[in-house]
Amino acid sequence: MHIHRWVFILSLVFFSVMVQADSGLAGVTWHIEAIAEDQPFRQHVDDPIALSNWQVLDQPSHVLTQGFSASAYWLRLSLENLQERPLSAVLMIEVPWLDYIDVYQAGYDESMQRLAAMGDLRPYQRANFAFTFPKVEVVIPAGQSYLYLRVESQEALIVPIALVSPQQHTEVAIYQGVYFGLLYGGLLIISVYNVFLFLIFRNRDNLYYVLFVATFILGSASYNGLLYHFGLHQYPKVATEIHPHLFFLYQYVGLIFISRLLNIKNDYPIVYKLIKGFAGLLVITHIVMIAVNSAYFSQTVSVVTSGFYGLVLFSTCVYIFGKRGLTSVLATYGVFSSLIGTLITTLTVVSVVPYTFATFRSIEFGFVIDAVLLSFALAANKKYMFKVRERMQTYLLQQENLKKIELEALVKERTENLESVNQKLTRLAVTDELTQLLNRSGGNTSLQDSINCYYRYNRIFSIMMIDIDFFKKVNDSYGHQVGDAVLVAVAKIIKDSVRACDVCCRWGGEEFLIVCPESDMAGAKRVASEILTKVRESKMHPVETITLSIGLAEVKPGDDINSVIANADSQLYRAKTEGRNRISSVVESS
Ligand SMILES: Nc1nc2c(ncn2[C@@H]2O[C@H](COP(=O)(O)OP(=O)(O)OP(=O)(O)O)[C@@H](O)[C@H]2O)c(=O)[nH]1
Repeated sequence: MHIHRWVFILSLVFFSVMVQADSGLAGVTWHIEAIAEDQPFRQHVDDPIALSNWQVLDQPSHVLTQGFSASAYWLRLSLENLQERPLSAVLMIEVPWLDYIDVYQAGYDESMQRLAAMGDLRPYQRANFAFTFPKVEVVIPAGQSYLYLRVESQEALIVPIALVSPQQHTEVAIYQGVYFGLLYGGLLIISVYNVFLFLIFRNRDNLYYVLFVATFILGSASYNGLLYHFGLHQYPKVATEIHPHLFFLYQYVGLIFISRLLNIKNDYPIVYKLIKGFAGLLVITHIVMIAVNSAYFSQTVSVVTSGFYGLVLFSTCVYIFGKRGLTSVLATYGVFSSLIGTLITTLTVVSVVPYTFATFRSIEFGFVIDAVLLSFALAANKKYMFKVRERMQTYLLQQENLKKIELEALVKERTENLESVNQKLTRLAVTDELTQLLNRSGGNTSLQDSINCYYRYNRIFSIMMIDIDFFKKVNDSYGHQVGDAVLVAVAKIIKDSVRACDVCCRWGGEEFLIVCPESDMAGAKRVASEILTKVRESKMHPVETITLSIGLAEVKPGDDINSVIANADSQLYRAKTEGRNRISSVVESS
């Protein structure tokens, strides 16, 4: 993967700088031979030789590591100049934070000559810094000689010593420049890039990223003595005491940034609660640290919390690993590298891991890798969010389509229902409720159709007007219910007697109108007579006999709906007046 390749190349550059920086002084062998503990705050001890507690080291070394210590320490450097002439050299202490460093050279007569009084709690002019490291020029006599160093610091008492030629010293300065240039330059470029991204996309995560990197740069600049060098050299105490606060600031911002990046608040509420709980603990620890106001306590606490901070972030990332696509994967790798870096540096500072340029600078390597990976994670997050939004949109669109289809089905169903109701209503509007024959309005429509067909296609038709005789008596004698039953029975006989194409309607009361298409008077008469007989012979208990009077009419030219009915009506009247129970038509009557 591209990211890994770049991280690897970057690490190689750092590593080569490191190897160059550690090369020694040709012709001189030297080591820390012995150490002696001393009381702190005694700035004028001139005679280390008089100290009784010298402790000769089993393992000759170039680094003294005592962790956090309230004591001051003396170091005896044994030097052997194999050349026959004195050599000019530069002695460097490769950490910038030691408070007081006094360097003495022992003469042949055991007299002590003080070469330097350095350290970052000394006034800046006297601190004797060169490119962030305290240094002193030394002339190393031929043969065996001794240098004595007295070091004291509220920060980690780690004293990596380098003895180089003046020319090598210049090279170290260049390497150091390259190292810091790469470190801060790289981080600055990523930050500026993210500021641009913020300006374009307005995603505040980019700003939090910049803040995150900025707090690291600030912490690291303070840790590397750059703050003291370039900003706070008038205030050495502030420059020294600000480290732990910057450590805390870096942790606060880191927690916020990672929470936002992985959307922990919304997606993992329980993890968010835990992170909030840890942040609360951090704040309390920070307040306690300020209240205790002890440099040793502050240094220890800030280092310990940064370890926990790394663990909390790392376990969070492991929990979310893979759940947010590439973002969570990159974040996990990034946080892991930072955690490992911090761990190695912390262990180096507290003297568990041997001091080398690499172990000492691990925190910076780790963070650079972290920063690069997190920057990629941000980009991946943008892509991830875009994908999520796209998926959401597709889902919503599908839902919308589904709803549309459902709605269409519903509308179809409702329309069909409505149509069937309408049909029912239409049928009801033209149907007689009691007999289920057409009602008068339906009969009128049918009759009008027949008139139209007659004039258009010359299709003749006849009509019968049927009336039940003495129906009032039925009602009066047996009640309306029986009357209704008689009406229904008569209607049924009529319906059963006529052709399917004949139209039967209840014209009103006990009167029925039958339209017989394609039938002349004779045809109609046959049907009428069948109805007449059937009704008369039917048993309509409790009514003895029911008879009908029927008037017939056949359409003739010039007729309209009213005249045809009037003709049938007058024949019905005639049938009634002639004695009922008969059929009457224009031509003849029976
Ligand atoms: N049971 C019942 N009776 C009805 C209905 N519609 C009309 N009638 C009755 O039918 C009777 C019609 O009486 P009239 O007009 O005197 O006719 P009629 O008794 O048949 O005498 P003629 O027609 O002269 O033979 C009235 O008593 C109405 O109340 C109905 O839907 N049900």
